[in-house]
Amino acid sequence: MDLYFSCSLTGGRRDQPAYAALVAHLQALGHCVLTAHLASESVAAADGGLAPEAVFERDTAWLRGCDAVIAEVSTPSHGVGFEIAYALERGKPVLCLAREGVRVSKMLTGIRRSGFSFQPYATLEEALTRVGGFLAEPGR
Ligand SMILES: O=c1[nH]c(=O)n([C@H]2C[C@H](O)[C@@H](COP(=O)(O)O)O2)cc1CO
Repeated sequence: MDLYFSCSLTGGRRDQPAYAALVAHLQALGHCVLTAHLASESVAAADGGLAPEAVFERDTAWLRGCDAVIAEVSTPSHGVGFEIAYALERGKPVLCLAREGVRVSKMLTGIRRSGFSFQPYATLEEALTRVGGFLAEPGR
């Protein structure tokens, strides 16, 4: 599948190790992660130094073309919130993952739409298992 992985950049990089593990797992399963660069350890590599307009046009085109979105939402991010809404309005399946115990906006935890799933995880292994379940039935 062509997957859009969404995670915080400007919002903060505290959860970067989890982003890297998730992207590596998706790629090991044989999926194409359109936004794999976002998991890079260096913010410069993740951001790529593009102009804002170029980022917006590229990322919205990827969101329109992808098969599903996987968002790590433990660190609040304007961009991630926007991407989730943009994908949902276009009928894309969306999985939101968050570390257990972090506070997440009710604008995410309150979504009740088919194809949308919000799932807390206690360990990285649990997050990877949840990804597997989502990808087995992305439209559920
Ligand atoms: O340089 C960028 N490249 C890029 O692709 N994004 C997208 C992808 C991420 O899923 C999301 C992160 O948003 P934010 O920067 O507000 O945390 O926005 C965001 C930026 C910087 O805002």
